[in-house]
Amino acid sequence: MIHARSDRSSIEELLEEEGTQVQLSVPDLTKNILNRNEGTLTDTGAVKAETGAYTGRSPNDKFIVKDDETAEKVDWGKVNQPMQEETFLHLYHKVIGYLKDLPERFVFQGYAGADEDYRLPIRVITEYAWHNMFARQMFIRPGSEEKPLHENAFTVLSAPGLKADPETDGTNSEVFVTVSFKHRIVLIGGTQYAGEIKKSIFSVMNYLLPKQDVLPMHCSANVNAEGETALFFGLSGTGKTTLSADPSRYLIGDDEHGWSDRGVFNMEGGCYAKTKDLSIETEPDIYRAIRFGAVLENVAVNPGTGKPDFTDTSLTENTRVAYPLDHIDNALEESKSGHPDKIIFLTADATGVLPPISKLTKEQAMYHFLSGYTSKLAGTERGVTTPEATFSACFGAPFLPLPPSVYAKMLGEKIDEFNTDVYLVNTGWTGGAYGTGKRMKLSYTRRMVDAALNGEFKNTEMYQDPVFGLNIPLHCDGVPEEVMIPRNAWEDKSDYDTQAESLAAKFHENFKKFAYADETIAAAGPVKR
Ligand SMILES: Nc1ncnc2c1ncn2[C@@H]1O[C@H](COP(=O)(O)OP(=O)(O)O)[C@@H](O)[C@H]1O
Ligand SMILES: C=C(OP(=O)(O)O)C(=O)O
Ligand SMILES: [Mn+2]
Repeated sequence: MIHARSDRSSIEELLEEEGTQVQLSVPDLTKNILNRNEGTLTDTGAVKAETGAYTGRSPNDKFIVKDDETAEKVDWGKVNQPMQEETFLHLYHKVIGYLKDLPERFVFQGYAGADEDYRLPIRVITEYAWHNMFARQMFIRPGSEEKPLHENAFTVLSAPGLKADPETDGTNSEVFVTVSFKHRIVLIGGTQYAGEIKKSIFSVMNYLLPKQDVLPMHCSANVNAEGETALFFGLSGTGKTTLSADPSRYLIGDDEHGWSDRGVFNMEGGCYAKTKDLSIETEPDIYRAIRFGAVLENVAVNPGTGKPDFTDTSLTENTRVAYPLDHIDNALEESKSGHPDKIIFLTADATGVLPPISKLTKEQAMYHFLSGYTSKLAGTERGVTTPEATFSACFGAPFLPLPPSVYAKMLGEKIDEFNTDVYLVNTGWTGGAYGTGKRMKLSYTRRMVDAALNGEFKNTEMYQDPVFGLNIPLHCDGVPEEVMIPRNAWEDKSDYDTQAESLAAKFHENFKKFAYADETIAAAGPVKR
């Protein structure tokens, strides 16, 4: 067996190989993308690339190497599939060989984690220049004077053109996304979906940060002028990116944060927004972020004019743009702030029965954090084409190597200590389930979130939902009253009752796996009958 030292040396060899381009600037990366025909320039100034067959994450192809370091810690199962170290090393050598044989390869060195005490040096070595631009814009770039630390960096090797053979390579398909904590390496092959690069480092952070007493979170974050911080947890498509880009608040980040005893910090240096139906009217900040330096992924572009068409989802529902935080006017430069005093759990309820906003008790907050009820929306994961009800613990199960209890315990302690208010917001369907109802209007959700963050519900009369036990404000300025109580928004009340009872039963069924949870937390779910 080859030990860590020689693995490192072959990465070093790769770096010294002719054709290795290190730390290219955005203009130089753009030139490479165009000259190498990896993508095109759009009329916005942003480049655009297509990923071919894989336009979302491949969760079934994700592995963690099971070794002395991870064996007892990782929550093994469908999300965290074990891989033997031998299999990993075999793949590793294949990837290194593949990248070495290419005429060129691209290297980005930077960080994950804006807080200097907790940041992880990372190095991303990519087959494609456009993936390097993605990494450069999404991770934290070293300052212009700063020589990036790459000693002991976690290295991502991205070789989409290398397809695995499950028979001989020990993978599930031609795609593999596999991490070894011992070797501090992520291998990506077979897929060009850029999201794998950022989400694999997020998984790494979710493993490493709790050891340093920092809670890693799948959430966006922003802060107002008074320094009051808000977090928005939610699975893909629930609105983290959209709702955190708010002209009246400073953006900290759109997807991944850590919460230490000093407060919250962004893990990233950029955002990765969905562009489906994007318009300047409904999402002005994101729209304006699409300019030179941004990377469009699988967005249809008119070949004559170079104009992106955000309504065209012929390549995928999961069309995306990546841009650095400074493309958002009111992004907070330091990327960190104090302890949050408001937390929003976002859920895209495809059954249309959860209230558009409700205030949670501490026990309900823990219950809903562990449950992580939402729908997988079309596109972000392979094979999902219509909303699929799912329970995703901590609103981020696909990215959590450790058992949910680890993260839940940390969140519970912090909510207690800082007396954080928690709201549950349904950005999904209303007036009926997916198919008959409609997606909640974004302008209503924005208004309700604003109201919650401004403390407008302090004296508002609340109605307790008889099925879910959730406390719903009866009034929110700017939102029609009939929207607030979901049952009132449904034409057929008995239909509503059936759906609500059926969802409540799913909550109970799912919660059985949290047998260890405190009785008061277990009792904070839907009313049992
Ligand atoms: N009521 C709503 N609240 C939030 N987003 C909504 C709503 N209705 C529609 N959307 C759309 O849903 C998508 C939410 O995606 P996004 O903000 O990227 O989620 P995430 O960052 O959590 O993956 C956006 O395309 C947004 O325009
Ligand atoms: C990029 C992703 O996350 P999100 O949709 O939350 O931005 C993803 O899940 O692949
Ligand atoms: Mn997002």
